[in-house]
Amino acid sequence: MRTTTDFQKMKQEHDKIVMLTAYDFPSAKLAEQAGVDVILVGDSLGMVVLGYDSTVSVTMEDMVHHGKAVKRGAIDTHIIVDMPFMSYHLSIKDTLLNGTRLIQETGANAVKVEGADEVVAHIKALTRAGIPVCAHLGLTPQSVGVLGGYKVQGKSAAAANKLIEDAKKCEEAGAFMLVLECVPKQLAKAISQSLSIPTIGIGAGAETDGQVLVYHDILMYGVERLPKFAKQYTNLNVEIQKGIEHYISEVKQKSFPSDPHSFMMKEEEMLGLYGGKK
Ligand SMILES: Nc1nc(=O)c2c([nH]1)NC[C@@H]1CN(c3ccc(C(=O)N[C@@H](CCC(=O)O)C(=O)O)cc3)CN21
Ligand SMILES: CC(C)C(=O)C(=O)O
Ligand SMILES: [Mg+2]
Repeated sequence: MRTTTDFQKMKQEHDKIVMLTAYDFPSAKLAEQAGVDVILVGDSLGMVVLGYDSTVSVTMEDMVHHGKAVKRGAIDTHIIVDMPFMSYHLSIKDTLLNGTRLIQETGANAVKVEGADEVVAHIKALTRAGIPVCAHLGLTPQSVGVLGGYKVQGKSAAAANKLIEDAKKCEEAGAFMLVLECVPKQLAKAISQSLSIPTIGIGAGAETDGQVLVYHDILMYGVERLPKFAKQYTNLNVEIQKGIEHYISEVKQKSFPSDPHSFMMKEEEMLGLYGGKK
């Protein structure tokens, strides 16, 4: 299992960190078997697994429930769990209690929080208390209402400079890693060069220290359209649809279940069926 210091070393050695989300036992097991460096139990589960139209509806209970399943499927992989909407804003005490629940109840290694500004103090408190924190800047989906949609962030020089300052504050507060979502590639490069902690990009170009994408997006699994930054590596929608339709047609045509999928009674036992009368 990789540690926070291993990720630091990977940045120094230009060994790209590959992160993938996972939300349950099978996705975690397959991600671990394929060899991802780190699994993110993203609150994107609210959208791709639970069917909400944003991540704002996701609760601590949801994250604990899915986090536990992921850990059971990937006991040897570094796991980061997203702290959900409003679980790290009310007070430092609430943040520490929620961070503790995510780590203790799921067995995950670290938590992730979105934003800088008021959140920086919470990153510091969690880290001081022994909970590793991954920061997340740029497009922060839990603020979709304030941002006015899922839009690229840091496009102007002023917005870019603010993001560079925010990134430095997250590092100074103790974050061990930083996710950069939907920012121009030049900005992601500048931030990656000015920090000593690794950056993980999603819609941030090729010059971050690592990459993250959503499980269901790379596999085209249950999602209909992909964000511009995501890439489809296979199409499970097609395979799953085909499989289910084949099952339906075989049952309807009475070709399934056939004998190889049935249980048999021995001939002599058959003679005793209905008390020997037939
Ligand atoms: N399936 C999925 N994949 C994700 O990457 C993802 C989620 N869900 N849910 C949580 C957040 C929301 N994310 C999103 C969702 C949509 C766009 C999007 O459509 N962006 C536009 C760019 C808009 C612009 O030009 O400013 C795009 O065309 O990609 C971006 C990030 C990323 N996360
Ligand atoms: C897209 C990644 C970075 C995330 O936060 C999530 O999956 O929830
Ligand atoms: Mg998230």
